[in-house]
Amino acid sequence: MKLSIYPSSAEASRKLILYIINILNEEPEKIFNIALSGGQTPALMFDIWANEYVNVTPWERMRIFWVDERCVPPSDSDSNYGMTCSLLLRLVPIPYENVFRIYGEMKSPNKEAKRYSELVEQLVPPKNGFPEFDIILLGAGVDGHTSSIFSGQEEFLTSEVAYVLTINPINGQKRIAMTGNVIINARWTIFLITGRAKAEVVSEICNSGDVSPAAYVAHHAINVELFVDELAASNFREIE
Ligand SMILES: O=C1O[C@H](COP(=O)(O)O)[C@@H](O)[C@H](O)[C@H]1O
Repeated sequence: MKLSIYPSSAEASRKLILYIINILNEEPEKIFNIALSGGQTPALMFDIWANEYVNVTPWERMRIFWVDERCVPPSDSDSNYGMTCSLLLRLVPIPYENVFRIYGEMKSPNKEAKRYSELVEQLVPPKNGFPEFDIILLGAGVDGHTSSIFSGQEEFLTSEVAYVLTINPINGQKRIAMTGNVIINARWTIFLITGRAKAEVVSEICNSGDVSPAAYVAHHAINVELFVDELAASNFREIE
């Protein structure tokens, strides 16, 4: 596990964008399968990407998937797709056919989890028995959840299917979530974690065992990197 600490969330975002662009440039013929997370943390990164790096990103070689989605329509402020679309995708020249969203508004989220699992299995080549994304961008909640796998839902970390229906235990919201075996199988599994509220989560990831889904993923992923800002790293530094 590699940890990189930056002075601010904007700097962590910029370094991560450049890191991803560099990965893409290393294989100039390749189409990259990239899964994005939602929530608040990547919003700044998406905004910066659309405004500062639009002309240096090979958009046509990116196929965009989602790590997780809340079961709401895209117009809802909770929609991970809606947020990504308004801050990034509608502002950059990514081909429409390269964007594969999870339909959070479907009446049967179970069926949608199955449909999306099958779609991903068709489009993303397998390795080790699971789809192998090139890049998976993750966040972590203050409670240590990642994707939409919360503490108490550890069975989804080792599920055999790519996506499952989960429930946010705090508010009962249904979610569709990429499962642990797929997350840890990516060529690059990258966490972006910023803000003081996440200091304990970062400390747990770096200094404890598999005490949360985020910690489990960070400890078991084939190739994992953490991009964090100084606030999120504050507890970790104290321990050092
Ligand atoms: O609910 C979610 O939470 C995590 C973390 O989100 P944040 O708002 O604390 O940054 C996120 O990674 C996930 O995609 C999202 O659905």
